[in-house]
Amino acid sequence: MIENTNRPSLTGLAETISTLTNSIASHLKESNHETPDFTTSSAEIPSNSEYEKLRIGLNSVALDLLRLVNGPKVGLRDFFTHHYEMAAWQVALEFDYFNHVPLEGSITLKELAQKAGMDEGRTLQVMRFLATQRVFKELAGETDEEHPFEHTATSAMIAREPLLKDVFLMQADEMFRAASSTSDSIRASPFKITFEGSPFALRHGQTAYKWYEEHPAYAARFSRAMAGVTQLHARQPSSTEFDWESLPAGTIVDVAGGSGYISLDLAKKFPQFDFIIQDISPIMLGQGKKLWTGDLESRVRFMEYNYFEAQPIKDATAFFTRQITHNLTDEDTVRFFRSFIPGLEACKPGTPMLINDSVLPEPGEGTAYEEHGLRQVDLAMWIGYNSRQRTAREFERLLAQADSRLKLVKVHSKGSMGLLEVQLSAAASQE
Ligand SMILES: C[S@@+](CC[C@H](N)C(=O)[O-])C[C@H]1O[C@@H](n2cnc3c(N)ncnc32)[C@H](O)[C@@H]1O
Repeated sequence: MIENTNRPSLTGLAETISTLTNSIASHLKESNHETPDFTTSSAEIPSNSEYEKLRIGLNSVALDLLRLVNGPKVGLRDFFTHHYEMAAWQVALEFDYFNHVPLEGSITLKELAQKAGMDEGRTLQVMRFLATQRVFKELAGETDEEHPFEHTATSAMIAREPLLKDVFLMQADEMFRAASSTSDSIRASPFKITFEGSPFALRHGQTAYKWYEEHPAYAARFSRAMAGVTQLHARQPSSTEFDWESLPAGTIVDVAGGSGYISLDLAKKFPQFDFIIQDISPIMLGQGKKLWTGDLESRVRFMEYNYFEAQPIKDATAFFTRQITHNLTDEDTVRFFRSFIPGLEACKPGTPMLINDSVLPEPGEGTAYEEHGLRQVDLAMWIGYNSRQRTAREFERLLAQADSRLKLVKVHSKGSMGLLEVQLSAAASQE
């Protein structure tokens, strides 16, 4: 049990760290899983709930121990250089260092700088900084100028999984720039929260969606980044946390599904379903057409649709929407939920509307480490869209505001990819 106290003892924390580390080592051994290391051939960490629980526990305690040992001055001095660190990452990703360094062997500084199309001095600054995070490793050179570098587990992962580069560069590029306008956006509108007034809109001169529409290369990267994010999660909750087999065969409508890559995963697992991918962006839908090929092509329809308008599909087996509400202000979330009503009214009673989005814990429900991770995304939603993440109770309130017949019938899971099941009840409640 991890105690949440303001006066933990250093040795108590160290003992918990030791116990949890031993449990992790036993878990790896019992499941025949190799112990991770920093080399390019390192095993990935296991993706199962037991390991996840131990990992989260260890992080909570180990971070607290370091906070106490470092003290606030050292801790904050370190923290307030993070934007410079992000700048180093921006360069490494933008200039493609991860793919220029070969997965086998090494590359000299000169070759790397040449391939990146920039000077050796700044390339070395970036590489040496990243090496302190165990991202790339500098080897002993034959001359003082050679500076050979090789991959580590982290840098090799980015080279091997191209979508991850898109995930990280989107953060280090347009979102990093947007984040620097946060206080300015409050000064511009201290009390009224609108999508148009987000830090992103202020920094880039347009709301995120308009900006992506006008910058197709960035829109394509955004779409790939959304697909890449799923590779960072140990679980694929949309397919495992809801009993899809319980639904009758038919059509799943993925509202604002982007390229429809989540539905694609479902389509491969559940041949009884066809899919309609709705999205306002022809670019996102266009990306999807490249993904749904072969046998899958006949099971999908791509539809341009604005989710503030009445849902046109009247014979769905289920409506599904993922990573949308956390992009919307409260007011727009209510409008979004209301748009489902004509669809739900026309479909068979009990047709589920599945909201696959972050569902925050109630205060004190999880560890500070877990909540920190969720709150990081909460801030990202603010910066990008002037939006926020919500608890199940907050979702319930907005559903009721949209239509008193919209009932949250089950919280299938909470956390970064929570899953809420909503149905339209037969009559408005008398409460
Ligand atoms: C964060 S992405 C989520 C995409 C996908 N559901 C996922 O989980 O990755 C938001 C999507 O909403 C789409 N979108 C934005 N405004 C919309 C609107 N008014 N109507 C329909 N789709 C919209 C965007 O084009 C984008 O594909």
